Formats: sequence, C-alpha cells, structure tokens
Amino acid sequence: MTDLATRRGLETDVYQPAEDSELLADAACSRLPSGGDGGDEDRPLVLEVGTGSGYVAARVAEETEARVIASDLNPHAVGQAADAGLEAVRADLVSPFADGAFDAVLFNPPYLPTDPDNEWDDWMERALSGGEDGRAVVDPFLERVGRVLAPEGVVYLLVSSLAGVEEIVDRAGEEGFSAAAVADESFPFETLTVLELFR
Ligand SMILES: C[S@@+](CC[C@H](N)C(=O)[O-])C[C@H]1O[C@@H](n2cnc3c(N)ncnc32)[C@H](O)[C@@H]1O
Repeated sequence: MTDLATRRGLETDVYQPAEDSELLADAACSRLPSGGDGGDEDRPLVLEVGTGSGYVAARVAEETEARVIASDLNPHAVGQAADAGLEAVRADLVSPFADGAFDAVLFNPPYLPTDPDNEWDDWMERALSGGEDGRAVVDPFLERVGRVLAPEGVVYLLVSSLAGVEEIVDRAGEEGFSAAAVADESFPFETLTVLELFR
C-alpha cells in the first residue's frame, strides 16, 4: 500500500496526475458524447469534484463536447485548474451547485485508508487520505451527489480495492444508484475501478 509519508516527499500542495487520474479520464472521455455539432444549450454539463491539477477536467473538455466545471476544496488546486484554462470553483463536494444541474459528475476521491496517528493536516492529506476505512470522503459524496444530477445523469467514480469496492457499491445502492464497472486496472497492491453510477 502506498504510504502517505512516502507520497508526501513527492508531492506539492496539489495532487498531480497519476494512474488513477488517467483511468478516470479515459473512462469518462470514452463514454461522454463527442463530436456533436449542437449549440451550447445541447452540450452536456459535467462537474469534476476534487479536480486537483485539472488534468481529468481538461481531458474531458478537450476530448468531448461537454462544458466542464472543475471544483476542489483546496484553493491551490482551484488556482492550478483556473491557470489551465478551466472554469474552476472552490467547493466542498457538491455543496454550492444547483439541484439537477449536471449530466455527469466525476470524482477521483481521496481513498487511502489511513491510521489516524499517521495523518497530518495539510492539503496533500486531504487529497490522499480516506480516513480509517478509505471511505470518509466517498460516503458523504454518495449521499449528496444525487441532488445535483439531472434525471438521466451519471456519476463516474474512481474506487480502489483498498477502500472496499463492494462496500462502496452497497452504499451507492442505499443512495438509490445502480453501479457498473466500466474500467479497471490492477497494480501489485490495489485494483482501481471506475464505477458508473446511475438511477
Ligand atoms: C486523489 S486527488 C484527485 C485529483 C485529480 N482529480 C486527479 O485525478 O488527478 C483528490 C482531490 O479531491 C480533493 N478533495 C478532497 N476532499 C474534498 C472535498 N470534501 N470536496 C472537494 N474536493 C475534495 C483534494 O483536494 C484532491 O484535489
């Protein structure tokens, strides 16, 4: 398992793109509509929660016809995403966004299970740590994301075997979502999966 202290030496204040970012971007880009010639009002509206550097949001903006809003709790991440030319907003999960606003919501959440004694209170901990069970940020996201989804809206959520995929699917079910795995990639210590959640 990746140890936070090891990661810390490699990181700045903003999570930089890694295998998980790429898997989520590939899955979202391959499933969102591209190449349409409709007007602005026909473009899907996509939110990326926890955008970090803006890598996933930028890929979706470049490779699909969606208009993308990039958000993060971390003000340094919002600055980096804005510098990358994205529409960037500081937000805790989906709190400031209107009911039913988005056709798709993407999230590569913090998911590393972390011993409370080994945590530290900085932005990289916020980017990596999912609390003791790895689901401390995923669970409130699942509880709240349905509010901002359009009726046919979908969620693309990156999950790790380290945080318990079955538990996350069960929790999504309690919030009224069905789940399908649309991409996965295995590494020596974890398997990453992109779940598509829909109602
Ligand atoms: C694993 S990083 C992913 C960054 C980027 N999306 C990527 O894939 O490279 C998780 C991101 O979620 C953000 N985050 C953590 N808690 C959040 C919250 N409550 N609301 C919004 N963003 C949050 C972190 O600041 C971090 O940028």
